[in-house]
Amino acid sequence: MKDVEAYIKNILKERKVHFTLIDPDEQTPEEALNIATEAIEGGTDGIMIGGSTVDNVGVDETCKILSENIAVPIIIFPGNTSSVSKYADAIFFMSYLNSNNPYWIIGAQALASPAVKKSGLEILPMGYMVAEPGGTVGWVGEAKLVPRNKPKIPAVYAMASEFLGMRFFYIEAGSGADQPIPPEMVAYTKRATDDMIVVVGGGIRDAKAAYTAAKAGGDIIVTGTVVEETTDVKAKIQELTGAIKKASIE
Ligand SMILES: CC(C)=CCC/C(C)=C/CC/C(C)=C/CC/C(C)=C/COP(=O)(O)OP(=O)(O)O
Ligand SMILES: O=P(O)(O)OC[C@@H](O)CO
Ligand SMILES: [Mg+2]
Repeated sequence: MKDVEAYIKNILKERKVHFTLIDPDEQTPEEALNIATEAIEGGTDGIMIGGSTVDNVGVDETCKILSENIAVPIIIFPGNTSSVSKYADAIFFMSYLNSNNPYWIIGAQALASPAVKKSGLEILPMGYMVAEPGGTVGWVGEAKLVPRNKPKIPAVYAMASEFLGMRFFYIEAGSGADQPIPPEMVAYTKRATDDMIVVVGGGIRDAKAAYTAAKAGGDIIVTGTVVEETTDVKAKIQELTGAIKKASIE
């Protein structure tokens, strides 16, 4: 799909967005296609491909089979420089703002840039911030995790990101987190920025959590682990997208 950013903004005129994250480490490309197909039937708006310990062959093969079979955007959620595939539509080109290691803030991005350019992927420039508990991505990214009771910290980083020209800001609790991002944190971030598309993910498993994140001001709600844990992907995604739609219209 061309112009994924316009696709997202167009949906946001009416309602909040749901993306399904597929971790290529967890299943074969064929299984990933089955999950994506059911998630789309359940109302998801796009498929994110990525993982914190991911291998590039898995990313590429998964993006390829999806690109041949699905109509919603495929967006790379990169775990490192190797997570680039010409078969995806776009990449969250993200800077890990609260990492203690400059590699994750700007080093990986610089090293990946030639391959990203060659791939032709649409760039979605993003500030990425990880709050407690943080999970694997907190550990891998050497993060100074945002305390859960300090909602103003991501808000000011989001403001700075907007001033630097980023158009997306992801507040992450860590994949599989036992608690999602607190709603106050989402609300402060949304209110602190003008046009930033606020993405919320990590530990969102049910309608209540999805509703809370959207209602608090999240523009894109991401769920990943929950599709790995359920046998009925379509029903689970319907539960989540239904809650997000409800939060959007109220
Ligand atoms: C822009 C480019 C090419 C690279 C940027 C690279 C950066 C900054 C990466 C951030 C650090 C990182 C490891 C992010 C991974 C985020 C992610 C895909 C999380 C979900 O991963 P899972 O694999 O589901 O987590 P678990 O392993 O805990 O299940
Ligand atoms: O796997 P879950 O907990 O849904 O988290 C999704 C995403 O925020 C991880 O980067
Ligand atoms: Mg995972």
